[in-house]
Amino acid sequence: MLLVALTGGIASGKSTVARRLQEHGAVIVDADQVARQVVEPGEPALARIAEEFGPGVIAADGSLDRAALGAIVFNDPEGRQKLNAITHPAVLARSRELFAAAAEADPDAIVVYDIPLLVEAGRVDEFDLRVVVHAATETRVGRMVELRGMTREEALHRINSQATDTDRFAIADVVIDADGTLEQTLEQTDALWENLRARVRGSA
Ligand SMILES: CC(C)(COP(=O)(O)OP(=O)(O)OC[C@H]1O[C@@H](n2cnc3c(N)ncnc32)[C@H](O)[C@@H]1O)[C@@H](O)C(=O)NCCC(=O)NCCS
Ligand SMILES: Nc1ncnc2c1ncn2[C@@H]1O[C@H](COP(=O)(O)OP(=O)(O)OP(=O)(O)O)[C@@H](O)[C@H]1O
Repeated sequence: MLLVALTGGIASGKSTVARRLQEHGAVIVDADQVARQVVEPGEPALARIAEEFGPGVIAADGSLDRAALGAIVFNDPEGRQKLNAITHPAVLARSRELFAAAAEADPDAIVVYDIPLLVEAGRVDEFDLRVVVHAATETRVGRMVELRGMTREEALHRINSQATDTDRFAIADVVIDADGTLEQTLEQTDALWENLRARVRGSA
């Protein structure tokens, strides 16, 4: 198995790159999806979140009220740190199970871990390759406002809740520039796929 971390700030274009790699044959593990699974009703992380943030973050049906929790943590670094301390170990443990399952199903699998918070979660050494998807702050704000219905202020709060571009460049083996056209992003992604295939062949 080749284990590749794919990171980048919010709305940089990670999932667009991941989808293209999946079309080529990569197995995708999506940390945002895993993060949703580990806070489902009955999961220990949800009980700890309720303890830490109070009943206001739990909806009437017992599920996590994501908007309520988001309104707290994207405006409060201390609250965010507390949330990360609860969710990150659970996300990590579940993700490792998914990596192991992919390796068992196909020892030559190219597994791409789509993880926005790679730098923040401090797990950079675990991967064979680290790919950073980069787009300028203004581009990302524009995408969040136009495509996701956020206000400019909400978008900037999310961006400022994350590692900086400098932090991400410092751990990058490969950078994809996703500030241009979609086609340009996909061309770079296709070249990345050839690079990954060559690495798998090289180690065979
Ligand atoms: C705060 C929550 C409830 C907000 O939910 P919401 O549905 O609005 O957003 P969603 O989960 O779809 O995340 C969207 C994007 O927000 C950013 N983001 C999410 N959590 C965080 C965080 N703790 N710190 C900084 N950015 C974050 C990421 O770029 C992510 O792709 C939710 O994001 C959450 O539970 N976060 C903690 C788990 C986590 O760290 N997830 C990130 C993947 S490891
Ligand atoms: N050059 C480009 N490269 C990538 N995406 C682009 C580009 N131009 C426009 N887009 C659009 O920007 C959006 C990027 O969203 P995407 O879900 O890929 O980002 P993300 O980094 O995974 O976000 P999140 O951290 O919220 O999961 C998509 O709607 C995509 O179509």
